[in-house]
Amino acid sequence: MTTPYELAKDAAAVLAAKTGVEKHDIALVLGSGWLPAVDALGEDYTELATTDLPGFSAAAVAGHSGKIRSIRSASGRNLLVFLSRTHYYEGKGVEAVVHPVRTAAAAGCSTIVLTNGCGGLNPAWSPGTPVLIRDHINLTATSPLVGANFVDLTDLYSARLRGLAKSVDASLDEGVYVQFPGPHYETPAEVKMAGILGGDLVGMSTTLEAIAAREAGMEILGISLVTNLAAGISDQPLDHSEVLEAGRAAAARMGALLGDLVPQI
Ligand SMILES: O=P(O)(O)O[C@@H]1C[C@H](O)[C@@H](CO)O1
Ligand SMILES: Nc1nc2[nH]cnc2c(=O)[nH]1
Repeated sequence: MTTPYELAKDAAAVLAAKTGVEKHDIALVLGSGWLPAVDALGEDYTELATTDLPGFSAAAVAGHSGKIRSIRSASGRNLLVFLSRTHYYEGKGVEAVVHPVRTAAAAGCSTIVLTNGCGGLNPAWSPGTPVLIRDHINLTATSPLVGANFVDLTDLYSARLRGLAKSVDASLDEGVYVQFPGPHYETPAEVKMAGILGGDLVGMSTTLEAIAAREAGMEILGISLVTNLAAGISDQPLDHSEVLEAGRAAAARMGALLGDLVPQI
């Protein structure tokens, strides 16, 4: 029986063979609404289909491309960019959700940038506002870790990297990201509960990936793109097409943020 860690090593070996890059340095996961920003990361790249690598599945959510890019950045670093993620609500298991993270670690990445599209609880964060993740609340009731694997999660979202991000864009706010299992959006009462718990952002990804990244010893930066006001904060109904539209509208700003930030990591 292949363990998730062995499968990640296998995927990293195929990645190296297909890209000719023995060691990658920084991984990025582009969530809903972030895809249009990918070109800001560099034009010198090799692109693969996720299904070219062991353990990956095809994209199952609009706005996720099913592609992986190995980018040689202008500053000479090797970026491993997942233009797609597997969500816990797709029912493929938590191992599938964190496989890209474990593959990135096995490929040599010491840093990972996790991005997502989410709902905002703060009315001042209009759609298109990026928010740095200071901490998270995992409401999925699960973990990618099994057994007596007591991983510490203090400073999970690197204060150093958040400081770097703010040096690139001083207007960036921070917030606590709450992962719901999904795929349904929250009720207004659930959004209110998330706020009472200390949450500022509601989404359906990222926290499980961050836990796996910490287990692998990676330094983590999380950035949410507020694509909509969370349910009940405004009286507007929620729709994934609105999430993707907000991403398209924010593409230039998200591209500039990643393009300026990544070379400094
Ligand atoms: O991959 P992310 O978390 O950015 O995608 C969010 C959460 C759901 O997958 C989708 C709902 O609109 O957007
Ligand atoms: N859970 C959740 N995920 C989102 N992704 C984009 N918007 C939302 C939202 O309002 N809630």
